[in-house]
Amino acid sequence: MNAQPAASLFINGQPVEGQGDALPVFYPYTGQEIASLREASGAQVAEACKVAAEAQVEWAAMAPVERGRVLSRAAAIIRERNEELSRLETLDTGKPIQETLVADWESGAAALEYFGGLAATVTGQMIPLGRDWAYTIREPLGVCVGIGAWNYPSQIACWKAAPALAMGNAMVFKPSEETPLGALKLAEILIEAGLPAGVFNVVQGRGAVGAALVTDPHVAKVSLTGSVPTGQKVYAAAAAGMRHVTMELGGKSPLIIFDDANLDDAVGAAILANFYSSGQICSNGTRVFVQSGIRDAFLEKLTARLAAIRIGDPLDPDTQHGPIVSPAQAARIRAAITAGEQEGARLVAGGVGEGAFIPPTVFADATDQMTLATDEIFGPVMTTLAFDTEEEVIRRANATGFGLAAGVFTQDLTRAHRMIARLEAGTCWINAYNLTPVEMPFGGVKLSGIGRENSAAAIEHYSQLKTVYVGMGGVDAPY
Ligand SMILES: NC(=O)C1=CN([C@@H]2O[C@H](COP(=O)(O)OP(=O)(O)OC[C@H]3O[C@@H](n4cnc5c(N)ncnc54)[C@H](O)[C@@H]3O)[C@@H](O)[C@H]2O)C=CC1
Repeated sequence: MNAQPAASLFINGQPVEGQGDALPVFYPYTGQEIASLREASGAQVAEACKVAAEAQVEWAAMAPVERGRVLSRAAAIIRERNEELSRLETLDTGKPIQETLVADWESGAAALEYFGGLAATVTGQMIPLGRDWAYTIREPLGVCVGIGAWNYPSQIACWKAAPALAMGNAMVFKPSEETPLGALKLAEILIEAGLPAGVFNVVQGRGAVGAALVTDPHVAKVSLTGSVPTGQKVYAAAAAGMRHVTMELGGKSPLIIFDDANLDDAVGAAILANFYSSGQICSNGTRVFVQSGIRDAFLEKLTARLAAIRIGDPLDPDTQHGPIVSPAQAARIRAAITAGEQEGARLVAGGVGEGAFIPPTVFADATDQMTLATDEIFGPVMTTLAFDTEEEVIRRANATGFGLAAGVFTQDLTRAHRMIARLEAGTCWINAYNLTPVEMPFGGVKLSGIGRENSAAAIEHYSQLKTVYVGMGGVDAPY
């Protein structure tokens, strides 16, 4: 298997070889090296930001409808090539092809399509002031840096590029060092769709390359998808230059299931909330609060459904559960499972697995204080917690520093809305979980982040207002 790209980086409309350290890419299923990349050197990071700053001027001067057309064309190209792109995504991430065909590039195409359409609708305000008046112009920020996590590499690249480019910004994107391939394809596709050279650039590298991007003098904004500790470092570094930030960080989200819920739907949602993409999803509902009366029935239905899951070769269209992205991440997840057992939680399904695979794992009889219930694991590990009353479960659900997402399952819709109003989470679902259509704002509160991706809300995070006061008469100076 070979997924070697033309070159490691993409700068000024061209593939460019990196001049930094070696960056091998491994197929998580076999451990085989499928591409040998190189990181960007410091000089290449600076070059990418400079090129972006120059290209941004021309791009911002284009009519928004023309910019939108480029993004729409890119969306169409992605959809035409979805099969080939999804295969590459599976090689890069190890996620089952049945997932990547529908959830990765397709979601990226939806973002390009959505923001392509929105570009021309963004207008300012006219503010009457009597004789005088004022108006506002929504202007691009300039050069935006995007830094991605490894779980949805191509989707993350598109979710950041689409609103940034729609508003007339340029972008330098650094994918995760674990999954560097998809962003290079996006760069090629955007050029093919008519994007001027230099408006979207890709540099590769580990954390130090990301850190160099954040403080480059050309950079006006940083959008990061990653863990809370990285977010804290990036936010602090961005603050020195008063740069804008969007932070899409981790979570330990509650999924609350009341005893009047449709149990089959609730079990299905708990599965989607914990095991899709082998559990490597930031918004996962990993603390599943189940009302005491239905706890046994819930666990029985859940374990029966998990017993039927097909685990294996991610390129096999029948496979439903693939490997973990890297041996290091698998080791971290295994340590969390072992700690859970040592702390006294009851393992009712799964376990540490073997090699690259960790099966869907479920713990019962856990307490809120166990690390299983406090720490983000970012793997296929569900912790179920029993509760009795609404008041109690709200308090326990909110007793975390995270605030990315939350879900409520109940047939009592008054209760559902009452609960949601009090849950400290940026993205909530009622009788659903983990659905993130582009039309809907997505993001977290508390430690889980700042700003929102997707929807019209993202426009504000990739632009700034200029206010213009227009004097229509004489100037009355006091002396
Ligand atoms: N809220 C959201 O939308 C999502 C959040 N995540 C979160 O991402 C995490 C998993 O992804 P990882 O790749 O392990 O996260 P990570 O925080 O280790 O790395 C994220 C990115 O930041 C870069 N980076 C690391 N140190 C840096 C520094 N000092 N300056 C600039 N860039 C730096 C990395 O190279 C990588 O590209 C989880 O916590 C997960 O919850 C993942 C997907 C979506």
